[in-house]
Order: sequence, then structure tokens, then C-alpha cells
Amino acid sequence: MEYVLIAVGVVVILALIGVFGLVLPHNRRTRRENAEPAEQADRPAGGTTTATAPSAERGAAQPQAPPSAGPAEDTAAPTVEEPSAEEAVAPPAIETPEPTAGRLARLRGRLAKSQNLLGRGLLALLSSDKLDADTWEEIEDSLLTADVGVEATTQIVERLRERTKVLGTRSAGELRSLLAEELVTALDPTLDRSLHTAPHDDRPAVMLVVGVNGSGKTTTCGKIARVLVADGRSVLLGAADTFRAAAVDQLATWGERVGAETVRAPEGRDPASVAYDSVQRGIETKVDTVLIDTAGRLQNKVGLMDELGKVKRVVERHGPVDEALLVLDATTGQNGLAQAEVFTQVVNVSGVVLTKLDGTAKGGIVISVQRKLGIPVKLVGLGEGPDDMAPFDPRQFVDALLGEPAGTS
Ligand SMILES: Nc1nc2c(ncn2[C@@H]2O[C@H](COP(=O)(O)OP(=O)(O)OP(=O)(O)O)[C@@H](O)[C@H]2O)c(=O)[nH]1
Repeated sequence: MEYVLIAVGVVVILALIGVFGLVLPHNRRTRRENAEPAEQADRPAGGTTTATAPSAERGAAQPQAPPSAGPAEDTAAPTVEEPSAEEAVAPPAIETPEPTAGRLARLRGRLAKSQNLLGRGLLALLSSDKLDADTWEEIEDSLLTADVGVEATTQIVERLRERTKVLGTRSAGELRSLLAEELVTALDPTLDRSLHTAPHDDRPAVMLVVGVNGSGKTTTCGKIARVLVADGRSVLLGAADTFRAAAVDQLATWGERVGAETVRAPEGRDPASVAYDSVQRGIETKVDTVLIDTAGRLQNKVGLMDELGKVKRVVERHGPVDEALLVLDATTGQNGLAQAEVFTQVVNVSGVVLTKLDGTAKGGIVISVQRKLGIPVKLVGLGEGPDDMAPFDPRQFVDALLGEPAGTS
């Protein structure tokens, strides 16, 4: 009997070992098998995306992950972002933009970097005990470093030299006003800097916004819409930058914030037709101004310029473009200027918007842009905030650089 019980026990133990021996390895295998395709998926999928950033590779391997705001947005298969039920019903709060008058004075602190180099730096040099050759050289260097450009620098220095010689006493107040006068003259205060945004009898004014990508074009369109709304105009936005879905969404969001409609089309659609439809819609809804954001990819210059030319021609079937604004990034300095000239060959640029002046000490770029292109700077961008854009005024700008006029010393 004992032998029978022992035999039964052995059989039971062997049976249990058999069961776990099969089950446990199987579980381990299952996890590994599950893991393997995911690991493998990383490799080929990462290779097919255009972006090389790791985040883009992860995005491809994990389709359930939310779309990142990084380079993955540029891939050929955009994620359709359906608004949630809440977003769909919640009416967007309409904001009241700040009035434009006095914005440059209010935002003067944003010019801190240029104030140091062009303002305080030059004033300190001019106030030196001896205005000898070395000091004049330093003054010249400061102007060149601030991107004023060779021609304008030579002119400013020559005139300052002459006038300080004629002027016997050199008080701080006198030097400040001398420098201010020369800088204002270099900025040509006689240029027409008004924005042509008044509607015609039968159609809205049309404004085209052009420039290389990353210069701040879409942001600028949004800020200009706010400037126009603040000045009492009704606005419609045309999202003709159909290369980047995110740019279209970005523009629509700017529009919603000030109650402006945005005409948009699926990614990749002909920008000229979006631009045409925008003006058509503007005529139907009787808005004052239609503001059209365009694409600025420079990888293929000929293609881009052909496209821009087409946008302009097609829009002009409704009537002439009233304002073509070229957006330039102030931080790119003289390089940006070379790119800018290409745009002026295709579009009759009527004004420049100089963005990111808050991020550079090279505020003198305003002078060289105007000289080189022969086009007035009409607006300046002074930050990322929605109302961080100001109409450009040479005197206010120079006052902001030099600080309040000093009392006589
Ligand atoms: N500091 C600062 N940043 C700015 C200013 N204007 C725009 N930007 C920033 O510049 C970046 C690029 O702006 P976008 O408006 O997307 O540029 P874009 O030219 O439309 O670029 P694409 O749509 O790729 O063609 C954003 O981060 C903006 O917030 C400015 O005046 N100052």
C-alpha cells in the first residue's frame, strides 16, 4: 500500500512539474514574442520617416501615442486632429487687442540688447574725454556690429565728427540729440509707413504676407490681424501656407482669438486657389481686409517663387494687392537680407516686418534693410506675445534706443 501511495505522489509531482514546465516558458515566450515585433517596428518605421529626430522614430513605432509637436508633424501621413466634443461646442473667447498707439514706447524694454550696444554704448563713447581717432573707430565698430551697414555707418560717423567739431561744448544732452538726429535721418522718417488696409467700394483690401519659413510669418499674420482689429478693421485670414498643416491650425487659432474667420484647405492644396477663395469669401462677407499667409520654403527657390507669383496673379483677378509685406527675422542679419531680395523680385513688396528685434543687439538692421531693399520697415516684432508687435516709427525707435532725452548737464 505504501508503495502505491509513493507511486501516486511521484506521478502527481511529475505531472505538476510538467504543467509548470510547459506553462512558465510559454508565458515567457509570449512576452518576448509580443515584445519583438515592437522592437522590430522601431527599426523599419524609423527609417521611413523623413525626420531623423528620435521623437519622430518613436512616434512611428507607437501609433497610439499622441502626435508630437516636433518634426513628426512634417511626415506625409498627418494625424487628423478632431476637436473634442468640449472644444467643438465651447465658443472661443474673443479678445480685445491692445491699441497700437504707443506700443513701441510700451515695448521699449524689449530692445534691451540693442539699447546697450547702439544706445548706451554709443553715448558713452561720444562722451569720452577725448574724441580721438581711436574713439571714432570704436564708434564705427559699434555701428557695424549693430548691423547698421557700411554705407550708413560711414555717413553717420562723418556727420557726427563734423558736428561735434563745430560744437564747442559737448554736454550729454547735446550729444544725445546729435546722435538721435543722425540715427533718425539714417532711418528716413519721410518714408510712408502706413498700412494700406482700407477696403475698396466693392471688395476688401488685400494684404499678402511673404517671407522664408521660420521668420515668424504665421505669427506675424496673427499679430497683424490683432493690430487691424485693434484699429477697428474687420479681418479675414487666408491660410495659403498649405505645406504645413500646423501652420494652418496656428493661423486659425490666431483668427479665433479676435473673431476673424480663416479660409483653409486640406494640406497640399494649391495655395493660389486658397488665396483666391479667401478674397472671394472676403468679398461675400464684406470684411475690410483679407490677410493671406503664404508658404516660405526655400529648398526649391524656383518652385517657391513660381508659386508665389501664381498666388499674386490669381489673387489679382479680384483686383490689385494693396499691401505685400515681407517678414524678415532680425536675428539673421545680413544673411536674411540676401534671401529677402529674392522675394522682392516676384512680389512688389510694399513694406517690411522685422521680427525678433527683442532677440538681438543688432537693431541697426532696420537701417540696412531699408537702404538695401529701398522698402520701409512698417512693423517690428518685439516678442512672442500676441500684442508684441508695433508700428515702426523712427523717432520713437531712436528714443527707445537712447533712453529719455537727458537734461542739460
Ligand atoms: N522673440 C520673438 N519671437 C518671435 C517673434 N515673431 C515670431 N516669433 C517666433 O518665431 C517662431 C516662428 O514663427 P512662425 O510664425 O511659426 O514662423 P513662420 O515663418 O510662419 O514659419 P513656417 O510656418 O514654418 O513657414 C515662433 O516660435 C514665434 O513665436 C518676435 O517678434 N520675437
